[in-house]
Amino acid sequence: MTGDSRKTFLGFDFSTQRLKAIVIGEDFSVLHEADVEFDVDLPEFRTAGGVVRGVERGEVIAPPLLWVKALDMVMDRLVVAGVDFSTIEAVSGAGQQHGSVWWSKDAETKLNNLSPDEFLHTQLSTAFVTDSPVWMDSSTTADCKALEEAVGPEELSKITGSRAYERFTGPQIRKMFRKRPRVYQATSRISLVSSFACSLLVGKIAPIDLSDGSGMNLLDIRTMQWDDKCLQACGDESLSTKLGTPVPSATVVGPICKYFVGRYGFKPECRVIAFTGDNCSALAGLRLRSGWVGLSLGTSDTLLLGLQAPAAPPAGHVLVGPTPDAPYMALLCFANGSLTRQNHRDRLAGHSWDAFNDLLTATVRGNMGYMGIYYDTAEIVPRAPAGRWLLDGSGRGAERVAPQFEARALLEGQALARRAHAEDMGFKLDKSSRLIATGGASVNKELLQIFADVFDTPVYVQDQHGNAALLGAAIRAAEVWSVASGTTLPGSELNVSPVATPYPDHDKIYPPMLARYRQIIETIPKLG
Ligand SMILES: Nc1ncnc2c1ncn2[C@@H]1O[C@H](COP(=O)(O)OP(=O)(O)O)[C@@H](O)[C@H]1O
Ligand SMILES: O=C(CO)[C@@H](O)[C@H](O)COP(=O)(O)O
Repeated sequence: MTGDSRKTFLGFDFSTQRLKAIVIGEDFSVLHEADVEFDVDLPEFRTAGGVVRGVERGEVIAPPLLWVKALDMVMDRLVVAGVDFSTIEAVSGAGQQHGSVWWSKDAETKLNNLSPDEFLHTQLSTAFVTDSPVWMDSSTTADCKALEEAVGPEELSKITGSRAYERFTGPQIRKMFRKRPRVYQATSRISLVSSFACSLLVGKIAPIDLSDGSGMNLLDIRTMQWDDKCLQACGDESLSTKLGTPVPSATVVGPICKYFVGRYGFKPECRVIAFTGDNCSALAGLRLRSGWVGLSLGTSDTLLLGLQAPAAPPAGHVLVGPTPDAPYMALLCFANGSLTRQNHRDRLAGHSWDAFNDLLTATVRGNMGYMGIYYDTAEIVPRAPAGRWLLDGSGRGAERVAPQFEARALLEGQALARRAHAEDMGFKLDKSSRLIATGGASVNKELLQIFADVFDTPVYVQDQHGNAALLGAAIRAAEVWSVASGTTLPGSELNVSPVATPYPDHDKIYPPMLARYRQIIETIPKLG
């Protein structure tokens, strides 16, 4: 169908467990979708939940070739779905935040010369110097301490929008510099997962965008430049060259590279827009209004809020925003989200969410006093090692508890944690507030009901798509292309619908449990 006058836009989401792709029309309607689940579709990389646990305690990595191979695979699935790539005007994408990709010295040449006749992964098999540390990695506590000592904890938060966090790219780079200097020296450029993915599309090393770049503990979120003190604390004088110059998220990085033109039939002038972090992209896709809070239920559970000005939070993060209407954003991330729920679903109810939800409905709200904290992986907020704590109504450790009480203890405990730490970070919730849920677990109404009750706030989901990071990637492609090309697109309103409202008695049940959560959390071991 070459010569077709339709204009379409392609978005990708390189998230933790899978690569997703979506094609939308000028009115933002969804035309095609495809995805690749890393554990299932690419078993040769031996990932579990999209990642590999390293030998060192807390180390979590992913092989970048997994993501490269997944891109070829998802493109082939789009072909099968009937996508006409010649109608695509622009492409953008999202990536799991903080993860770093370490390019070899000849990577840029390889990217510049990708042949459409061979798979990407065969041509890029030697383009990476090491596996990629990802956001679940908690092995850099010593580097976080050193960075805070060098810059000052409050000053670091003022400059970069965050105190030092284990998964942030700056401390991860510092660890590489310190422990594997040969890898550091052999690296020509360091990308984030988002800018690495963008590089594959443009056939050159793409710049880091300012929004995802704020998740590194290296960027001054006011001047929008790398901060020299932070760079010095994490690497040597070559670090700023390795990182390149960061760009606004609404940047056209270049035309799509010859590989995609020759292999899939893209037009050579199809533009590639800077990729950004998945949560930044979700914020762009959710179009949060004043008082609305985004609740991303992907592998991690993440709370998101648009801000008009920067801030220096004592906990959580402030990032440069992904779109002009959200110049800054607040983010609070909990590592134990969907994968932890899924592990315990498997243990308590087999492999079915329906069976797990039957357990939830077999118990009452408040769970007869049973409360649980389940960290299958080291938690980010609060910073704590993996562990599990289940208490009965009198505060005693409970063992051999019926599965239905455990199921509710897990979910109520998670929702209480989200609320307590959101309050601590200054997220204001009042009668006009709404939680807008997105991501894999946002299809689960029983789970969203618990969030509605614990937050005393109705929960909505977006009508257009259940994955705002993915939709946001395609919409950003469309909107940036529209400005760059001077073409007006019809676009469309993005609507949300209510799925759960708090029960009238929620305020008798959950405020006392919130106070109990705060007491329990003081007693558990912390990292560092
Ligand atoms: N019905 C459901 N109830 C709860 N969680 C679900 C349900 N369906 C899928 N999920 C969860 O969604 C997660 C994947 O969400 P997704 O947003 O795709 O993650 P990511 O973007 O981090 O790869 C899975 O870990 C799965 O446990
Ligand atoms: O570390 C963070 C945010 O700071 C995570 O939210 C990652 O960005 C992974 O996202 P998901 O795959 O869970 O959506």
